[in-house]
Amino acid sequence: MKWQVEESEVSAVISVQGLNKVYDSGFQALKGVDLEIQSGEIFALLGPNGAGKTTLISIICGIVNPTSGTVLADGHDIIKAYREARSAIGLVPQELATDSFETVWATVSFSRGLFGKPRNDAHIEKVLKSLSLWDKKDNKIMMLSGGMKRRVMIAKALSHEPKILFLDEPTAGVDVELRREMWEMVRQLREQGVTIILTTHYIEEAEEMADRVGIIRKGEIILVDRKERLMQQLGRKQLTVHLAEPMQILPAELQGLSLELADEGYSLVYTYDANQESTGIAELLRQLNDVGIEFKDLHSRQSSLEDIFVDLVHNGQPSQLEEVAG
Ligand SMILES: Nc1ncnc2c1ncn2[C@@H]1O[C@H](COP(=O)(O)OP(=O)(O)OP(=O)(O)O)[C@@H](O)[C@H]1O
Repeated sequence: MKWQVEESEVSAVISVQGLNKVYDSGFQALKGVDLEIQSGEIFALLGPNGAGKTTLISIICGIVNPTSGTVLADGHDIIKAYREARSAIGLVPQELATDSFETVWATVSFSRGLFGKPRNDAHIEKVLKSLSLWDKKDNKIMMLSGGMKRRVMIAKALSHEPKILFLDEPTAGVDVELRREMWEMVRQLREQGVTIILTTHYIEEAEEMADRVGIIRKGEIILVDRKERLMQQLGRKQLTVHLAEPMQILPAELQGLSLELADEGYSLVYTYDANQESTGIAELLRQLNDVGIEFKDLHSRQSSLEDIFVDLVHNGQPSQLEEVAG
């Protein structure tokens, strides 16, 4: 039905299909990537170094040519309708341009002009204020702190009122305080209706911010899912049993269980699948009792996105993952 087609067109603000990239060196950096980014979401693209994150972003933003495949940004083909597609996108690249003698105001206004947009001082003022740069508007960029330079890069990317903002490693090498500040800024942008795609290898960043997570490995998207669902479906739980007396080795009776000694023998860590009907905890506690092991406390924790990511990237096979993600 037609209205359904239109609805999906409206909700996918970026649509990538069958995207391949072979660099001149012959290296294939992207292998048949399919990806849809929904309007208004924060999407985190996670992957180890060299996985193809920057290549993917650069193609969508028109900086690198694809070898084959199609990309629509805000409904515009990035090659056939380059200008329209590009003007829907703001890009904050990995590298900071730090050597500018220009003022903050001049740099950000100039960026807007590059997209052929008419001058709009009120918009530039709004952007600078929302990024807490207003009182620095007459300062030269080279005189600003690293954190402020990063904000200037974001202001430049927002100068032409894009619907979509790409942040390539937005918090690489920044301190914890500044990272939190950046996250807050990104959330505010989303509230203003901007769709945000960020690449990161800080899992914490994706865990904190993303609505959906895509995992890329060796040029292939191996998984895309809602963050909560991913954590729920692929997550395992760990139960830590704090022992009354330390233990040197596991008694023979307990060796068949997925148990590990930790904390210099003061803790037993039991790993289980939270989705299984039977977790095995009751059985574990019964066995501890039978063997005469006393414990002081029990404590359980859900595996983090980091545990899941490490598992997927280093051990996971796409076929298994599809099954799990099903
Ligand atoms: N111009 C190029 N010519 C040849 N190979 C390239 C070129 N640019 C990137 N590559 C290779 O393509 C692969 C993907 O690189 P890309 O920069 O997209 O990865 P990434 O996931 O962004 O990595 P990082 O997290 O380190 O930024 C890497 O193996 C890289 O060496």
